[in-house]
Amino acid sequence: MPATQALAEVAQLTAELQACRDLLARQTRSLQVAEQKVASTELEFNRDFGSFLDKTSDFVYFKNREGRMRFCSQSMATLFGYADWREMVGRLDRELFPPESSEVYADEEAYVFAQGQPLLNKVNSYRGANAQQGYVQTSRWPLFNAQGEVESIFGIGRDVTDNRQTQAHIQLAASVFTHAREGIMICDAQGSIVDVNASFSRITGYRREEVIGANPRILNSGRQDAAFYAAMWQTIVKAGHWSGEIWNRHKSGAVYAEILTISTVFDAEQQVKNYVALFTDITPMKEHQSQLEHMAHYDMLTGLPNRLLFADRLGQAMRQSDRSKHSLSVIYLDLDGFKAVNDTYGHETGDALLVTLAQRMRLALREGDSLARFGGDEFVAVLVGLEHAHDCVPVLERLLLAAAEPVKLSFNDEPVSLHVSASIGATIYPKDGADADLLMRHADQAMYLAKQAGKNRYHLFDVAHDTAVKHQREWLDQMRRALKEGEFVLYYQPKVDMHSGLVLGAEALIRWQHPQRGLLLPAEFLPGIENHELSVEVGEWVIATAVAQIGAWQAQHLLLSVSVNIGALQLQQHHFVDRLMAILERHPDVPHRHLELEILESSALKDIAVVAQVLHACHAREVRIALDDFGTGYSSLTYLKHLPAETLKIDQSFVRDMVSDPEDLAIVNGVIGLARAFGRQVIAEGVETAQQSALLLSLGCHQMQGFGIARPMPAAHFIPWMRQWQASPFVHAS
Ligand SMILES: Nc1nc2c(ncn2[C@@H]2O[C@H](COP(=O)(O)OP(=O)(O)OP(=O)(O)O)[C@@H](O)[C@H]2O)c(=O)[nH]1
Repeated sequence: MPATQALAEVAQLTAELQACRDLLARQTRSLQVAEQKVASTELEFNRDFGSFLDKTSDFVYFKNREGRMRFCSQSMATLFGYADWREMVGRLDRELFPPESSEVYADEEAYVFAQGQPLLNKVNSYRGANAQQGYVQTSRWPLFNAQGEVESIFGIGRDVTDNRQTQAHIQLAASVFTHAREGIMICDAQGSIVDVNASFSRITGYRREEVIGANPRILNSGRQDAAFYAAMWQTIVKAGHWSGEIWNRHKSGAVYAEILTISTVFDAEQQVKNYVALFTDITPMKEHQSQLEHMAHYDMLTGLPNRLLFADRLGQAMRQSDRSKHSLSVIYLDLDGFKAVNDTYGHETGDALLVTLAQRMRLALREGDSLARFGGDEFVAVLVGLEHAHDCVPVLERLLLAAAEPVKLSFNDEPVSLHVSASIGATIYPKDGADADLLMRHADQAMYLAKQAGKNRYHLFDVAHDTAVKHQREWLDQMRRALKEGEFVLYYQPKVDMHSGLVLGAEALIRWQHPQRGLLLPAEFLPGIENHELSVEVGEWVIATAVAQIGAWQAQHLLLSVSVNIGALQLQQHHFVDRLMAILERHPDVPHRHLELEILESSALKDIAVVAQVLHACHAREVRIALDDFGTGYSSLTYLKHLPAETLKIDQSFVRDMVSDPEDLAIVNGVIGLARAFGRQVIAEGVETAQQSALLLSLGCHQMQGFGIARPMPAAHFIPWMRQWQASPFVHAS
């Protein structure tokens, strides 16, 4: 080989060697660069991974085959109370977490190791180092070695406590929506239905699919007018909600009542998002309410209106009568002999009778009239539109017939024919200008009179009579008050012996010092209480006052006897003598004989046996008796013989006319003769003239009393009068 060729080859080899060297150098450099890159990448990775573990809020961890912690995020370490996650490295779950958690984690991780499969999105509860509870959602993956074996495990978990709570709330809301007994309807801002719950379907009859997208007006019953809905929407717009009662229509067409609340739901921009309607079917409540109302207004047995409803109807009828100028009649009806039906056939039969009669009586009325039951066997009715008061009479007669007609019922499976009748009282408005209550009471009073008059009849309330009775009642009240207030006074009219001029005593006569009407004489007020127990009280007051006066005069050395008038009713009182004695006992200084009881001859004759007994008892206690108005009562001589009266008082009617009327003179003469024959004293009352006095003296009657001698006077005037009389007796008073 030529040298040049060899040289050329060497040169080429050298060049190639150099090129190789360069390449090697370059490759070494790039390898170095690559190595440096790897080292710096690893460094970066370590730094970034460490930083990631420090920063991430997720729970990231790696565990080796034994389940020991290799790495984990700081967030996880913090949750379980480790200041640095590196403290956890190399430790098992059971050394790191509460037992209830570690067991679950171990189970789940065992699965990943065994299956070599990831386990995704498992949610477990946890209890942190500060005892805080929560939920974590974890996914775990297996990591394999070169031999394809699971070498370690990698997990990422996230705290889902907040999500869980939100979800729980959503579930709760959904469950409320589903299970609420109230119907719920959700509409969009345009008013179309977007959802309804099951109760909506139950109440309205519409399935969910039928109403989604529809307008709620499909439920309108037509019972509320457009104005109602307009007002409702106005409130919803203004206040954001509305609630009230409303009638809606069921799919079947039936109308039902509901309590409805509509609320507006706004979005974050305060725009209307939804309307939510919540409603309860209150139809059963309404039905119950109307049942209660029925019970409150109607009689259960007969179905007739009861007292409450009748009062209402009567009020209306009265107002109508005022407008129409027609009369109306209030009728009170009580069955006669009803108790006997109950007693004989039992309550049930009595009830059946009441029901039948109620129907019949209702038929006996005219249209517009009302019949009600007040309970028991009492019914009331109002008859309206009467032109004349007597227009009610045919109806009353029809009612009587309706009640009196026999009622055929069965009792113990046997047919029975029951027979009762009715007593009816009626009053006519406005002739009887009372209010509703009083009209009923007047009709009741009239019914009572119909009963008293023999039953099976009607009685019309007598307004005039009632007014008189009312006046008498008022009068009695006034007199009672007068007695209490001490408005009664006694005046004393002297009784004198016209022969000797001696003043024998006085008759006590009652006066009423009326606060408005002045001094009233007994004739003006006593008749109003005649036969009333108040007359007994007044009579006792008279006795007590007179006895006190005798005592007062006696204290002034004036021994006068005082007579008091005793009414028939007082005399018949069981305890008359006891009470008289009680009064006298209060004045032990007053001798009983200074008190004289003037008994009207007529009242002495009323119940002669009793009166005689009383008078004897008084006589036995030295109280003296005079028979007043003697000659007017046709007493038989036998009676006179048996009555222990010391004195006969000739009635002033005979005295007044005896001068001119021979018959009166004969009577006066007769009484004087009788007195003499029976050994009684005699006194003439009503002596007004000297002529009468002279005539009486000539007939042998010395004791006299009358205006001719002195008028009745207050007690305080008596002594001055006596002084004057004794100075010049027989000078007649005016
Ligand atoms: N069957 C029945 N009886 C009742 C009812 N309410 C009250 N009674 C009875 O009805 C009777 C009414 O009494 P009265 O009016 O005194 O009986 P009467 O026999 O008609 O007497 P007079 O009215 O004086 O004729 C009493 O026995 C009550 O117990 C009821 O709802 N059903």
